[in-house]
Amino acid sequence: MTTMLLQQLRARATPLDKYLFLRDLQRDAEDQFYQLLLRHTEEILPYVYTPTVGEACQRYSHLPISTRGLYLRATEAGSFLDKLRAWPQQIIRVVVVTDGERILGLGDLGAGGMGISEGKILLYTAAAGVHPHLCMPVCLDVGTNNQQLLADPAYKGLRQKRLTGQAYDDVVDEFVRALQQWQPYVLVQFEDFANHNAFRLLERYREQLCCFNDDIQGTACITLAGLLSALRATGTSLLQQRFLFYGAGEAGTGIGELIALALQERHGLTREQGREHCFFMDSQGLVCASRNNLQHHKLPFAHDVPFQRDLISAVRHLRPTALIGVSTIHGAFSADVIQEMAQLNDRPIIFPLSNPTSMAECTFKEAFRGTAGRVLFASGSPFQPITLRRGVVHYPTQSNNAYVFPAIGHAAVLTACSHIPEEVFLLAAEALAHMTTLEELDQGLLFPRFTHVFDVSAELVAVVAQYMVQQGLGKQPADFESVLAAEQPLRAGRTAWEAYGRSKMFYGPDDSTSGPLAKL
Ligand SMILES: O=C([O-])CC(=O)C(=O)O
Ligand SMILES: [Mg+2]
Repeated sequence: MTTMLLQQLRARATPLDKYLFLRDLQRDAEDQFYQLLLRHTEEILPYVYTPTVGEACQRYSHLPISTRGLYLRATEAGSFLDKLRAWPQQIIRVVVVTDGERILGLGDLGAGGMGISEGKILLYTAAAGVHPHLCMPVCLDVGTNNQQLLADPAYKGLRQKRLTGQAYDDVVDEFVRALQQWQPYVLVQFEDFANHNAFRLLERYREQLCCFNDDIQGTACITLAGLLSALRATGTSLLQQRFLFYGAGEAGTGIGELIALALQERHGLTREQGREHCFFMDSQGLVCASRNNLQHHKLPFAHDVPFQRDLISAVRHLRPTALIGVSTIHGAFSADVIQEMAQLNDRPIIFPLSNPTSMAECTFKEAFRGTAGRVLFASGSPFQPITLRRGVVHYPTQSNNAYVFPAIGHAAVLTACSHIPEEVFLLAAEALAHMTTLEELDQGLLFPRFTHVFDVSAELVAVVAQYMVQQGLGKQPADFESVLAAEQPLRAGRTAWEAYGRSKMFYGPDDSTSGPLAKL
């Protein structure tokens, strides 16, 4: 059956056609959809997730689809609890929520942001085996500042400017309180909020709610994992690195903070000394002590170094070992920047992380050619491998938070943990970095292939769940042994589909579902 479906999928002309085909399948034959997704994750993911999901969000109101998630609209404030209670499933363990203001690198897509919640939530099942009926995509519709959408007669969201200030905070707060009242235990993943809200909301809720921000913490985790993996290839330590970030938003400073934590916890530096290994450029130039009016989240990284206006002078002056792109500026890593990195380093680390593909700071080919194949490369969106004349294949690494957030979320759910401390992201990054085989590193891969994500997740779930229990943050699940048993050597030969069936035993009787998926 899956072979036939795969053929039908491949016959669809464009990525968006494939996206629509898969959505229809999910609606009409849910179990077949998940079977396909779990058996062919690597092939299917780019159509249900990044990069195609970006286009889907942009055109959301024009697509022939009905939403799979729950909209909570600012005009319905006061009735969020009723709306949640009316949801068809009454046990929910994972919520992905966005307000649509910064969808990937595409900006404010208003109510179209629902597409990102719907896409991300699939990963909990595809990558970590959480039952789909326990997962809920949510979009807070607080208006949009996107003029094109406001002027579009087909736009399905609220036709008003975005709420700001207290009115905005009240909507988010009502959502969080209503959710907590409705569900005794739930994990909340904040996704694609704009910088000005993302940091604030994380600060407000991180200790009172089991939650994380995927763009700050998930991206930091996967990037640190990629860096630690790259250091296995260079044979150098974190202490010897200088990181230059192009872009100083939530992804960039999130990564910087996690690197600083790693240097503190593992190398004995203070947090401040750790941050001194990280330099940031924003739209005005190098973030440094002489700059005025820096945003709050950039201040810890405003070091006492001379200001540099552009990237190439910053590279020449700071001599980074790693260049990390989080700017959503296509082509920002120009040929001269890449060449400079190649001159400075035997194995330059170049990570153009911006999503979707059209926003990447450089392509894999550009980085590979510009460094004569010496680059250690990872990007947020997928690129094609390069085959050299001798038939040797070099693979680009996709450093997408999808490797880690489903497992961390799953561990949080399993242990019903009270909140998710920063150390969890460090632990998960270290564990993932060590799962890459030497053979994979040789081929350019900094992580195991995405085909193995289910095995990767099983190990990460075990590592994180164990930590939660040891720290007294969560309770030991009744069948904890089976969770730990999942921490087996990689590639034990079981398919993700079999593992998915197995993973259902992670849940107690309360969470067993009926309907077509129960038999899986
Ligand atoms: O969705 C992705 O592929 C990664 C991500 O969180 C973002 O770019 O905002
Ligand atoms: Mg995101």
